[in-house]
Amino acid sequence: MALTAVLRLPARALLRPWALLRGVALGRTEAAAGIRNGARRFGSQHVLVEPAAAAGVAVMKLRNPPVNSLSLELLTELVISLEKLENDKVFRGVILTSDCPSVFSSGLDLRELCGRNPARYAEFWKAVQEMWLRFYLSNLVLVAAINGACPAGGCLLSLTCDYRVLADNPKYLMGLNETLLGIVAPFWFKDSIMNTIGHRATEQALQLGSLLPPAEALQVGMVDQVVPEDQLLSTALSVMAKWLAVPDHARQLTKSMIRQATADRLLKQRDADIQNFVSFISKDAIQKSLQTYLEKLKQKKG
Ligand SMILES: CCCCCCCCCCCCC/C=C/C(=O)SCCNC(=O)CCNC(=O)[C@H](O)C(C)(C)COP(=O)(O)OP(=O)(O)OC[C@H]1O[C@@H](n2cnc3c(N)ncnc32)[C@H](O)[C@@H]1OP(=O)(O)O
Repeated sequence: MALTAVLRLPARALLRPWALLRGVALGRTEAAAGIRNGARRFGSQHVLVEPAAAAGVAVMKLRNPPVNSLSLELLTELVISLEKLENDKVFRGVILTSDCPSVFSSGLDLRELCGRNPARYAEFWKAVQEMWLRFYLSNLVLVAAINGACPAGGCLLSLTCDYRVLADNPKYLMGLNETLLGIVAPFWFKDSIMNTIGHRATEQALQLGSLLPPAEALQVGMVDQVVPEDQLLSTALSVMAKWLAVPDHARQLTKSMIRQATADRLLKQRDADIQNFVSFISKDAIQKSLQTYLEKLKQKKG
């Protein structure tokens, strides 16, 4: 089934994504392995979800090699996977991490931002909004175990989580670097980081497009903990245990009380935000900037 067909499915189908994932994206081998092991494990092409050793906790791994760029497909699968976990009473918390070596996520897929038509830009941006809204407002406890570079949209995804643990590696830079690409982070990207690191630090980080190494990311509050790489998952599990010790209903209502107003700012103007994006990204000067950036990335190796 094509992705566009998945997106056109009625809401009730999306509320039962087990079937959807089985039918659409679950690899046969993985499905067989899941049944054979009796484990509540599922996967789609770009997202692998497996139960953690701790009860009630799932590990969600992004796997869109080489760098987990957030394509329309990956964004859609992330939302479906989260919704599936939310609808499964067994799970109370999710550890979000990467299956790609040394990159958590390289951010929005630049190929989605270049050379496409307005309808496709609109569809893509709606999926970016949806990912942010669903993850930001999730009832589950979300802990990001950041095991690689985390620029731009990758950083945004981690900022939707309740807690961020970053592996201590100088190559694992993190931040919203949009200005360095000649583009502007939308207001809800800005809100996400400002709610996390505060007003003054955001003024600097966002205007400069800073990509911070672990010690600086910790100092500014972009992450909550930096740990040796081999302790990343165990730390994320310890953090999760602490959060899950709190009664769900009280924690969920508190989370919603803190986050809903930020989400509402986007919810009230989703269509206008899509139109802004489409008109901004379609400008010749912006397209030129992005093409140049993408070329530089490709030439970096040579
Ligand atoms: C008045 C105000 C109006 C405001 C209106 C606002 C409207 C909205 C405006 C638009 C907002 C857009 C917001 C955008 C958010 C984003 O997320 S943009 C993406 C930004 N991402 C980056 O800058 C990261 C780029 N990548 C890297 O820095 C590195 O790749 C890495 C992640 C550090 C990994 O390095 P390394 O392991 O060395 O891998 P590479 O060799 O660099 O890459 C491997 C291949 O992957 C390709 N690639 C990398 N990143 C991306 C990507 N994001 N998208 C697509 N492809 C990517 C890279 O080119 C390599 O390709 P090949 O050479 O073909 O192998």
